Amino acid sequence: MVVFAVRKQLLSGSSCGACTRLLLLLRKSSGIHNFNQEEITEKLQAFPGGSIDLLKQESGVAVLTVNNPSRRNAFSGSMMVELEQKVSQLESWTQGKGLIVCGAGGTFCSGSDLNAVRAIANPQDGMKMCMFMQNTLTRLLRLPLISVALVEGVALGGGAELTTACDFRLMAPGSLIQFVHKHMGLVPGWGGAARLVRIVGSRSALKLLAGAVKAGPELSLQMGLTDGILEAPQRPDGDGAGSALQQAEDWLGLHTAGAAPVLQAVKKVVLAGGELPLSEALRAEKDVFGTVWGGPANLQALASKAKHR
Ligand SMILES: CCCC(=O)SCCNC(=O)CCNC(=O)[C@H](O)C(C)(C)COP(=O)(O)OP(=O)(O)OC[C@H]1O[C@@H](n2cnc3c(N)ncnc32)[C@H](O)[C@@H]1OP(=O)(O)O
Repeated sequence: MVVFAVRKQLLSGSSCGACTRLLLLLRKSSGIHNFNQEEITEKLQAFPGGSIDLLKQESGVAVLTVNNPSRRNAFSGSMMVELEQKVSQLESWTQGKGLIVCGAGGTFCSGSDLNAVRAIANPQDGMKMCMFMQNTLTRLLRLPLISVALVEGVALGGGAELTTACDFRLMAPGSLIQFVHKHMGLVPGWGGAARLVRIVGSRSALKLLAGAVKAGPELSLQMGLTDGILEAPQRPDGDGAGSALQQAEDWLGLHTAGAAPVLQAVKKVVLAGGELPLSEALRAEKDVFGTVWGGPANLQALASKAKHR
C-alpha cells in the first residue's frame, strides 16, 4: 500500500492519461499512517504560539519560516498544524521549483515546545503527535520541489529531524545540528532516524544519535549531513558574503534554473528511485517522462538546437 501511496504522491499534479488512470486506481492516502487527523489537530491546537510562515516567490522558490523566536522556534501544537497546512499549499503549487526551510531570528528550531510535550506526555497523545508529524514531514520531503534546510544557530531534537525532511542542508558558521533525543530519554519520532540513516548511513547515524553529537558545520560536512557551509554574512565594513538567506537562495538557484514542470519531474524521478522497488521506480519514471516529453520546455530546446558544451 505504501508503494502505491508513494506513486500517487509522485505523480500528483500531472495531467497525462496514464497518470490520471493511475491516480484513480491509487486512491489511498499519501501519508504513512492512517489515523483520526481531526482529533489530533484539535488536540494540537490547544497548544498555541508562534507560526509557520510561507512566502511563495515569483522566482519559483518559496521560503518556509519556523517562527517562534521567543522559544528559539520551538514547535508549538498550532505550529505543527500550520506546517501541515503549508505543506498542503506547496503540494498544489504548480509554479514551484524550490523551497528553503529556515527559522526566524537567526536560529533554526529547538524542537518540540517542551511545554506542549509535558502536557501530552501520555503514550496515546505522544503516538498521535508522532504519526501526525511523520505524515507531515514525509509529505514535505516528497514535495515536487528541491528543498534545502538553512541552519543558523541550533537545530535541536525535532528541529534536527526537520532538517532531514529536506533534500539538502546548508549550515551557517557557528551553527549546529544535534539530535538531543537521548538526553530527553527519547529517540527521534518524526521520521528523523529513518531519514538520517538514508542521508549519512547507519554507522554515522548511530554515532549522531547514540552520542547526541553536537554536529557543527565542519563535522556535518565530513559526515555528509550538510551539503555546504555558508560564509559569514557581510560586516558593516563591507567584508563577507550576503545574508544567510541570500546565500541559500544563490546556492539553490544553481539547482532550480529551468522550467518548473521539468524541475518537478526531476524531483519526482529521484524520489521514485530512492523510495520504490526498481520495477515500480521504472514505471513511475516512465509515467513522469511522459509528462515532459514533447512538452513546452522540450519543444523549445529542440527548436533552439541546444548545444551542451
Ligand atoms: C520528537 C521531538 C523531540 C524534541 O524535539 S524534544 C525537545 C528538544 N529540545 C530541547 O530540549 C531544547 C531545550 N532548550 C535549550 O537547550 C536551549 O534553550 C537552546 C535551544 C539551546 C537555546 O539556548 P539559549 O540561546 O541560551 O536560550 P534560552 O535557553 O534562554 O531559551 C530562550 C527561551 O526559549 C525557551 N525554549 C528554548 N527551547 C525551547 C523548547 N524546545 N520548548 C519550549 N521553550 C523553549 C527557553 O525556555 C527560554 O524561555 P524563557 O526566556 O526562559 O521564558
